[in-house]
Amino acid sequence: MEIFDYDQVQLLPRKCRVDSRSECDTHVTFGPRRFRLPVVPANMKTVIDESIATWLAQNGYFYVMHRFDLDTVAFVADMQAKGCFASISLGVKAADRAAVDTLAARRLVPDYITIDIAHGHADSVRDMIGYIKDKLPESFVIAGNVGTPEAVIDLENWGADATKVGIGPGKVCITKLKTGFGTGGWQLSALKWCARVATKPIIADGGIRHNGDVAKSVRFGATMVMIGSLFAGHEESPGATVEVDGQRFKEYYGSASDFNKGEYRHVEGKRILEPVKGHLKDTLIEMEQDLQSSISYAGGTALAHIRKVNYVILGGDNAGEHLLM
Ligand SMILES: NC(=O)C1=CN([C@@H]2O[C@H](COP(=O)(O)OP(=O)(O)OC[C@H]3O[C@@H](n4cnc5c(N)ncnc54)[C@H](OP(=O)(O)O)[C@@H]3O)[C@@H](O)[C@H]2O)C=CC1
Ligand SMILES: Nc1nc2c(ncn2[C@@H]2O[C@H](COP(=O)(O)O)[C@@H](O)[C@H]2O)c(=O)[nH]1
Repeated sequence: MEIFDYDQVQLLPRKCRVDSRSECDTHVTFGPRRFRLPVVPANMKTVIDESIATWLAQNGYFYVMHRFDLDTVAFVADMQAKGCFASISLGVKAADRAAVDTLAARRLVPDYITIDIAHGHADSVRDMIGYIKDKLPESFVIAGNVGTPEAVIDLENWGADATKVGIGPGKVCITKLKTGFGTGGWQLSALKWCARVATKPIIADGGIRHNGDVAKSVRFGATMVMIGSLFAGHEESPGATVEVDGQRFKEYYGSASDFNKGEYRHVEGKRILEPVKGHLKDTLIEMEQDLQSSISYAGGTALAHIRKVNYVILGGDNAGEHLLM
């Protein structure tokens, strides 16, 4: 099996088919809706809040609200009252099942529900998928996180409509160091491995450091790409602002960090400072433009054309050219 990560892969261009990159379409259909980009800010407290969720929904982008210190039922009611789609996260505990009960009783049907726990290949996730499918059958259920083909197959068989792949590649993740497990350092090839068996969409989650990594994720099988650090550190980001030597930063911390948990127990995340980098809308526009360029280099006009390009792996034992014959 080939092992590689984002920085070891380069995609190979094909003859251009457009006169302008504006002809390249970055839209993606994910579940019941179509979005401007195959990119979603991570469901983390320092990345998204209700105001960002509303802006994303109103401007044609996918979002997943986080599930920490939040009244999820009120969030769904608020979003739907504003005419926006509702996309929430849940865990697998009694309180999460109670939220499903309340949503069902009040006929508040989220468009998307992401079951998001650290080790998503678990009976608790199987049971939660079943619980949601029973009480809120119209919701599109995303389940994770996982990092192997067996896990993707199980989650799909248990009823998940999409899976989220990535154990430990995140910028504020310390799972690899604390446990010795995960896809940190080889997330892109783990994605490729999982996508080979997937029959439903995959969200590639974590490890994106440059806009070009979005195209690489699509090439290796992602329908959607979840990003934390590149979206943290905007003027609108919910993390606290910290000034160091006259430069402004926003805090970005892991959902399994003591900063998020409020206690030092089973900590698998850390806190860092991201330099403040302007407004979220400008980052999204630049991502769209860069992805339009990626599509043009793929010799295509739509995201699907990126899936067909050849690639090279730079350096190391797996180095070589990979041609689609
Ligand atoms: N993508 C990634 O690499 C990782 C992401 N995270 C993120 O951190 C957040 C918190 O995650 P999490 O701690 O799972 O959420 P919760 O604290 O809600 O825990 C969910 C449930 O899963 C159990 N659990 C958690 N980890 C394991 C494990 N390794 N083995 C068996 N059971 C487990 C917990 O029990 P108990 O705590 O008693 O074990 C609890 O019952 C999530 O948003 C998650 O996505 C966290 C770590 C890695
Ligand atoms: N191992 C951990 N992973 C975490 C934690 N909090 C979030 N995450 C994951 O990271 C990605 C974002 O990655 P990035 O490279 O884009 O910054 C996020 O979507 C989660 O899957 C954590 O505490 N520990």
